[in-house]
Amino acid sequence: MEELQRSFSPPPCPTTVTVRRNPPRKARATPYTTGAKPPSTISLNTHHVPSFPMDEILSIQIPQHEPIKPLVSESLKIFLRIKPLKSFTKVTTTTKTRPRNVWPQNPSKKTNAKKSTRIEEACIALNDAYSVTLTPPQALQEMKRSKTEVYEGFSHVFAADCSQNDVYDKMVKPLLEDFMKGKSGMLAALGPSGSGKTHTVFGTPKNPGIVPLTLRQIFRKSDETSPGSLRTFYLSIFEICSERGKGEKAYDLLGDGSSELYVQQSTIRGLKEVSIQNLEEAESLIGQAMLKRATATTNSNSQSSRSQCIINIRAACNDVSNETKMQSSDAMLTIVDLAGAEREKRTGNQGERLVESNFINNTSMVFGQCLRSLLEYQKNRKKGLQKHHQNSLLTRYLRDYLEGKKRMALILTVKAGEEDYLDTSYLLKQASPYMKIKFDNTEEPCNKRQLTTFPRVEKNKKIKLSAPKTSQIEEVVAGERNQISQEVNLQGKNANPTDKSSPRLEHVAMEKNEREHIIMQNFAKVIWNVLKQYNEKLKVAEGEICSLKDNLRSEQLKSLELETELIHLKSSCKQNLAEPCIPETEAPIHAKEQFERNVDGDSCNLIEAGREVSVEGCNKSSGPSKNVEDAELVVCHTSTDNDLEPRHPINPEENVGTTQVEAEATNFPSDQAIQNEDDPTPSPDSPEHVEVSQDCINNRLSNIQTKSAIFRRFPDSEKQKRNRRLLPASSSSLAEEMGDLDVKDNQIEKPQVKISEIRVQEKSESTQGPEIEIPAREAEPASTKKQGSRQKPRRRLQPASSVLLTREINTLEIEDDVAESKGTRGRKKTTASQPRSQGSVTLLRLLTNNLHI
Ligand SMILES: Nc1ncnc2c1ncn2[C@@H]1O[C@H](COP(=O)(O)OP(=O)(O)OP(=O)(O)O)[C@@H](O)[C@H]1O
Repeated sequence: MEELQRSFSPPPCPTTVTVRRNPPRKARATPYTTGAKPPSTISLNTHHVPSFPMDEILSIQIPQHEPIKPLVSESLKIFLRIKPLKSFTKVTTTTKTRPRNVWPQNPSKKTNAKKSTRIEEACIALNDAYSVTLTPPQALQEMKRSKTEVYEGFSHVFAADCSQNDVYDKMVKPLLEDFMKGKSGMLAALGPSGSGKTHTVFGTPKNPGIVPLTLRQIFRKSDETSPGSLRTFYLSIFEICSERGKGEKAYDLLGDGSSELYVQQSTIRGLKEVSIQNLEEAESLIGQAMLKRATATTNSNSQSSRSQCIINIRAACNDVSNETKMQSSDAMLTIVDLAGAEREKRTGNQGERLVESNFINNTSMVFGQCLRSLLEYQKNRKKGLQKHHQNSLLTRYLRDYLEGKKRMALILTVKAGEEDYLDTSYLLKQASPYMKIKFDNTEEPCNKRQLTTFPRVEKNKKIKLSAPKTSQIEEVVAGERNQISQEVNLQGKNANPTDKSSPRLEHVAMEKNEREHIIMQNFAKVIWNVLKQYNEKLKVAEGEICSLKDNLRSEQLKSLELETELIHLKSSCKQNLAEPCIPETEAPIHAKEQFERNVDGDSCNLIEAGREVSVEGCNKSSGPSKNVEDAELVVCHTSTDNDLEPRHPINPEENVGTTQVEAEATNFPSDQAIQNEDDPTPSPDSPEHVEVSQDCINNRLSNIQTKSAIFRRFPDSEKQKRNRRLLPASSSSLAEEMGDLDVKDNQIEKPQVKISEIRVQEKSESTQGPEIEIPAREAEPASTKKQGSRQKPRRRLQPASSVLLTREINTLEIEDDVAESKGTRGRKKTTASQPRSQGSVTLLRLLTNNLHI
């Protein structure tokens, strides 16, 4: 035992205790870094955690998407075209000296004129297809103001003798191929005035420029592709010029009538887009636009362009049934012919031309600023791209290109003469750095922004894809498939369908894939949105279900409570009904009902009804009781069988009230209470008192039937004994309340009835006072009572005035009796509360004696 105790006893306390404050903290090594084993507690629980389903995840078949194409960064393509030098015809004349006496000869033979053609000295020399050397004029070299410079890195330099077709092949063709694949692109011509921009872009009927050649190529290609032509092309041409130097305005060069366009930020609205079916249509439209374009004669150019001209060729699918598809396949080729920068000294512009010149120079400057800022941005992206494009309508319109988002190419046109050195030098210095501008060639075919900013033909309203019909999407997909199969079949005529190496077939397959991918993507987005909506609805429904469940629970609880209450009531009723019942005690209810029926009747009827109630309700009760018990006890207003008239005036309210009081008073009298009947001062703690004060209060107003049923509990003999009821104070107050309640219920009664109510109240107040002896004259002899118990009680009607008078007298008598019998016993409240004058008392007595009531 001792050993056992020793083993459980704590170790002895050490003599010194060291408390270490702020123990040194060490970084806890993570289990991953240390490779330490996890604690054994964790390892014990791990068998509950399912293992990570790595195999399942790996076994999931991920749909094979098209491999993401690597980003191809391309440099901005800049081409240089040198305008042929001017050829001068020099006329030299040789004059011979003749003797004065010589007859004048033929004037034509007088002078020997010699015509010689002189070629202007060139400042620019072509090194190779990609570089040029710019040599300043002799005068400038001598002044050492400038030196020879080499500009290289061009995508191609077109010599002066190159043809328009060369330009098209080298510069436009690659762009057009991309355009036909659905990629947008832009081409702009830059250069000083008279350098050949318009010549390059539009050309002449003999030497068509880029636009006509492109259109030719387009229609030739579309003819080759299919007779049904897969795409439709639209042409729109507009120009931007200044309005007297105040602002920029856009004019539709293909529009009818008023061709001014509404410009809003980068959007140009109202631009007419003409569908072009063939080359002839296209060429005629181009000719129409050229005629409308603003031109003027300057020193530099006899037909100088005074505006920036923009030509848009849009390709759209022919079998487009909805906007979704159109967006995915539209492409825009934009060709811009800028007005050439002008030097005032050279052009000699004045007035309106000078204003135009300023606008042109300004636009050229902004254009250059945009490209420079793009270059700087690409060098250092932290700087951010400056918003120079906002300074000009043209640059706003071409924003996507000038921000490097879409492919574009520039062609610089220069004049090669010595006198054009400064202009050429300025342009080359400015534009050669642009060659370093890069752009990612990953542009999706024609995004939304492009569609909103670019002109378009009036189309159907956009179809919302928030709730699409599956059938529509299926139609689209089916249409796509048909189109592609048709295309493939057509290609199959020229190429072997099994030969997958055919570039055209590859292209078609790629297009098919792309379209299907986009369609499925949109479809998936739509389904996702629908699912989201359903999910939200489901959540709302769940919330409603929860609230309904709660309500149901609370209702069930309430019903349970009600059921228990009902059971309780039933049990109490059973207890009460177990005792003998008196059928005649239905009288109170009957009286009440009758009273209510007669509320609208005259007062006499009411009084009669009340008396009837009194008689019927109490005909079984015992004879009159005249014993004075206690001042606090209330006298029950019961009448004997022989009472032909009430012992005191009765009005319906009083009657009902007293009957109710009686009913309640007889509600729960226990045997003990009956036994203690002789005891005038019942203990407030007695069971009767408790029962009456609690149950009566709880049930006093609930059901009058219950009261009447309880009233039946007592046989006639008992009731006769109980003609004077001893009630505790609570019961008497309850009786008052009942009386009040009845008064309230019958507030619509006539004034006469109200007066009687007041009387009843006064009466009830008086009954609360000391014990009152019922007047002797109301009491009938016992023999009469017995006789009357067998006879049917007679009803006697009295006028209301007499009733009131009688009551007054009764009151007086009661008061007098009380005063006589009790003397100064105290506790009397009636006399104290309602003192009467000596005169009134005498008057009442006289009346009593004379009237013999
Ligand atoms: N490569 C070229 N071959 C032959 N003629 C040319 C060539 N380039 C320009 N020209 C001629 O030079 C003249 C001026 O050309 P163009 O109008 O195209 O210049 P521009 O740059 O458009 O001038 P502006 O900016 O003032 O409109 C025209 O008559 C045109 O025929």
